[in-house]
Amino acid sequence: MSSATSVSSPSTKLYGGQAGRRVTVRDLAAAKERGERWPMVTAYDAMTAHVFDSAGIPVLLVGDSAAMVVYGYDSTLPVSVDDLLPLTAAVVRGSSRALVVADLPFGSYQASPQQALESAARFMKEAGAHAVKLEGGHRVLPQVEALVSAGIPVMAHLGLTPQSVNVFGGYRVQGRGQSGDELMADAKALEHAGAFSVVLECVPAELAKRVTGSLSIPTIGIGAGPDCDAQVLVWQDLMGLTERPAKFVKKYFDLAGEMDRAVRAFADEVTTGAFPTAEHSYR
Ligand SMILES: Nc1nc(=O)c2c([nH]1)NC[C@@H]1CN(c3ccc(C(=O)N[C@@H](CCC(=O)O)C(=O)O)cc3)CN21
Ligand SMILES: CC(C)C(=O)C(=O)O
Ligand SMILES: [Mg+2]
Repeated sequence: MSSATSVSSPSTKLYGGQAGRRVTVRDLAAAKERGERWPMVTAYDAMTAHVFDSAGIPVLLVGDSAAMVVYGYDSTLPVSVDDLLPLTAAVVRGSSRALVVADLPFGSYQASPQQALESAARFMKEAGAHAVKLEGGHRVLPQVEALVSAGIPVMAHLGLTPQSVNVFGGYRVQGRGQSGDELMADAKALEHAGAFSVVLECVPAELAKRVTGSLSIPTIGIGAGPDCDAQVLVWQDLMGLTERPAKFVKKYFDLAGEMDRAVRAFADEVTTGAFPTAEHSYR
């Protein structure tokens, strides 16, 4: 696409520039080499995936946050591979340019490298995902190595790993003080094991900056300050659908307010008889 036809797209090679092909993990590595930042958003269905894909978002994450924003649970722990597979398949069908990453849910990879391989293979074969993501550091290195050996790109996730909320005792900032050194060691070990990127969630900005400068793979921040290579947000948070978003969320739209206004207008027109008119009827 020429710059004349993509007026609203920033001039980066990751944004819709590669006519007709998906973004790959190699493109993301090259972006870091060029010092180019990129956005990632979550998606859980085909129509929102299509909007974000058309806008040039290079990576879509089918997060296990679906447990909370799609299924209504109060943590990410209850969802299974079977719950997330159809959402992942829908996001792949709704997109054509983005790399689609499937979040491996709680209990689908911790037991063994073999379990991780079986779960990841289902997301790739049954839903068409291009990569998987899992939470944790040294404890999941054997899983990361097994997946990478099998040809599956792995996105790692450190800091506030929500599947461990019961160990943390709530959704709290991680990596302050001494534990920052452990996080740095985990990040380096994940890179060495072959992860292609690492999400840093709710960690001090200074630590995220140090990790980003120490790794050759891209860091993707969420509540991790401005110096990561990429940033991710849950789409319902950035669009203003979430009721009590975390401090790291910037609200770019009032979707809850706009939907409230629209559905009330529809309800009023139905009760008054103003809708439908001949324009929306068949003769
Ligand atoms: N809608 C949504 N957005 C998310 O970003 C998200 C989910 N759901 N579900 C899975 C996890 C849970 N996440 C969360 C949830 C809450 C906080 C939160 O409220 N944090 C406190 C920080 C407290 C402290 O200072 O330690 C905050 O006030 O922001 C953070 C991450 C991130 N993930
Ligand atoms: C917030 C991102 C990183 C995530 O893991 C999810 O949406 O599940
Ligand atoms: Mg997740």
